[in-house]
Amino acid sequence: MSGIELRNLTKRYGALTAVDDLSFTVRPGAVTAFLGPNGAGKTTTMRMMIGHVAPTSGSVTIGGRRYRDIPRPTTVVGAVFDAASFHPHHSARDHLRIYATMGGHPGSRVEDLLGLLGLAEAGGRRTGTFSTGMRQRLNLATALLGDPGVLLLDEPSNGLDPEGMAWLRAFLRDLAGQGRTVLVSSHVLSEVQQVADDVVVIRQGRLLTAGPLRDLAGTAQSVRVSSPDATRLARVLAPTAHRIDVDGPRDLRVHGLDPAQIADLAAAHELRVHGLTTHQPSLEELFLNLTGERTNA
Ligand SMILES: Nc1ncnc2c1ncn2[C@@H]1O[C@H](COP(=O)(O)OP(=O)(O)OP(=O)(O)O)[C@@H](O)[C@H]1O
Repeated sequence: MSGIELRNLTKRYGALTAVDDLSFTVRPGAVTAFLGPNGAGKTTTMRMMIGHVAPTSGSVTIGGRRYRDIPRPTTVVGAVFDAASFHPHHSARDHLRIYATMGGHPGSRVEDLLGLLGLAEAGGRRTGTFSTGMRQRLNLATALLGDPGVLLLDEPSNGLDPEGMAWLRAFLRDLAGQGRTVLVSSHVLSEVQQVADDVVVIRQGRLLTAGPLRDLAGTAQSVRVSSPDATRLARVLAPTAHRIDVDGPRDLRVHGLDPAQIADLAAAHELRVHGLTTHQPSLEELFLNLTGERTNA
């Protein structure tokens, strides 16, 4: 199965840099959450993956090939974007048949996918009468017509109720379990944290972090230190800590050292410590901090 590779991918619209020198890979057999606040550049990046938007510079390849060099692209990549529209007078079945013909996919896929996506009964109904959840399922069915190994979903949970979200998560897990590459964008971590193996976080078009979700959680730990000698202690800890935030005249937050290291350094310099507490932020806090949506967690 194919992965996705971005190398120094950049997109400028006049003075605005929507995607700024992005490099990361998305691996097969996993669900990767593509995260960032509104306007971070997620949609633009995903549209570059499927040739809808031309990069200003850099490249993005799928299984080592640019989208335009893939002979029958719908057999390799399926994409679901929010704005997908259906002809309101066509039935779901008509819609899928048209797309199957255009992509050169066997007609039998249509019934298979209607069944797989829970649309068998609604297959004959006009799409104009569909709920948001049904439209999302039909979008997914369309993307899967060519049985692609790579699936891109842009904010697929928009408009889904909790039941629809749970169904979608299970469906995505299944696709990744079959070895497919699944990239799903969202501006809310909590929507995808239950399903994601890996995360890629961007802001203002730039990469903030990429890697396994559990690593992201692990690196975020900090220790709150309460000390009447806080200022001097901060000086002592500074050379070995990753970062020290001053929370108050007697309170520090230390990143990159564990409580024992802090206590030992304090003792070695005869500085008093009245409290040491490990703080493990929730993933949501972490994400909001990373993306700059909130600064005091
Ligand atoms: N065709 C375009 N012309 C000019 N600017 C654009 C165009 N497309 C996107 N942009 C700008 O590029 C930036 C990134 O937009 P993009 O839609 O990729 O972000 P996003 O992360 O998908 O956001 P959202 O979650 O709101 O969809 C935004 O500032 C947007 O206004």
